[in-house]
Amino acid sequence: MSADQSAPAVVVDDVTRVFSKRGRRTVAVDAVSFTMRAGRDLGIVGESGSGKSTLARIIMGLDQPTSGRVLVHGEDLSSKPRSRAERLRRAKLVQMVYQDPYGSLDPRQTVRSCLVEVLRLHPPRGGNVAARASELGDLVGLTPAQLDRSPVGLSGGQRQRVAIARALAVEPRLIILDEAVAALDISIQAQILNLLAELRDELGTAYLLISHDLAVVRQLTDDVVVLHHGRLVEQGETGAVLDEPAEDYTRRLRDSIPSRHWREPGMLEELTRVG
Ligand SMILES: Nc1ncnc2c1ncn2[C@@H]1O[C@H](COP(=O)(O)OP(=O)(O)OP(=O)(O)O)[C@@H](O)[C@H]1O
Repeated sequence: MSADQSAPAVVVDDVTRVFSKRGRRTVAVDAVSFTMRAGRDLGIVGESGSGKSTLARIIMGLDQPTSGRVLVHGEDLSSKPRSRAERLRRAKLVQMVYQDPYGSLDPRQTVRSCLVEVLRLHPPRGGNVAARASELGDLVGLTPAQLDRSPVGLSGGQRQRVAIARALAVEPRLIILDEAVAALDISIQAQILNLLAELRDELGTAYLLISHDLAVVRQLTDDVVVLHHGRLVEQGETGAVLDEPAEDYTRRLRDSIPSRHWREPGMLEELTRVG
């Protein structure tokens, strides 16, 4: 089945994920349903253990729901891809950027060769892999010298730029950002958030942002889904949900934002300048 251009970006339909370990049963995601509309960025928020990462892994096709199903651009990714071609095609639907890209970056490889490897699997338009690798570096603000280093020689923020460039190399329709800026200093967080917003405007890639930080979610998303103990407790437009939460849980979550000052207009720009 090919991706349906008019389908919503993501449909999560009555998804439950139960983990059973040594007689202990955890319902990580509990009958969750929502739709991420095409052309809108979505945040999934909730405190630690609310099921955000489990849901992200299910949407990515890295984990299977116990019941229910997920469609990404009209495709069910829960079954194993049957061929290399299918795996490559699915990669173009959705990519993921994690909190700490360290584990997923090979320290024996330069950043450039990592990008070239991805581009060989997903040839860019025009076919010039080397030129596109340089272009991607440029796009995410890495210098040519940084591209020729191992990720070990880069800072946390620079490594996150590499992870973003690698995801973009595939030209996916959707990027899942799982706490992608959480480990970074606040000024570097601001730079990466600004970069993500710029790239979205330039390339049209949609983001599904997993975060416990509502200020980050406010910055980057149009709509939000609030999870509590694996259940969906509230959803709607991000601004409306955060300004006028219908649920006490969302209000408590909002009021515990550590970086409250980010809400003030101009604060991000100021942080970026300082950083
Ligand atoms: N592989 C697993 N085996 C057993 N339990 C798991 C597994 N993965 C997650 N869980 C449990 O499922 C629940 C939801 O975890 P999940 O990581 O999805 O939450 P989260 O909202 O992403 O949390 P955090 O913000 O801390 O990453 C937790 O109680 C967690 O302990």
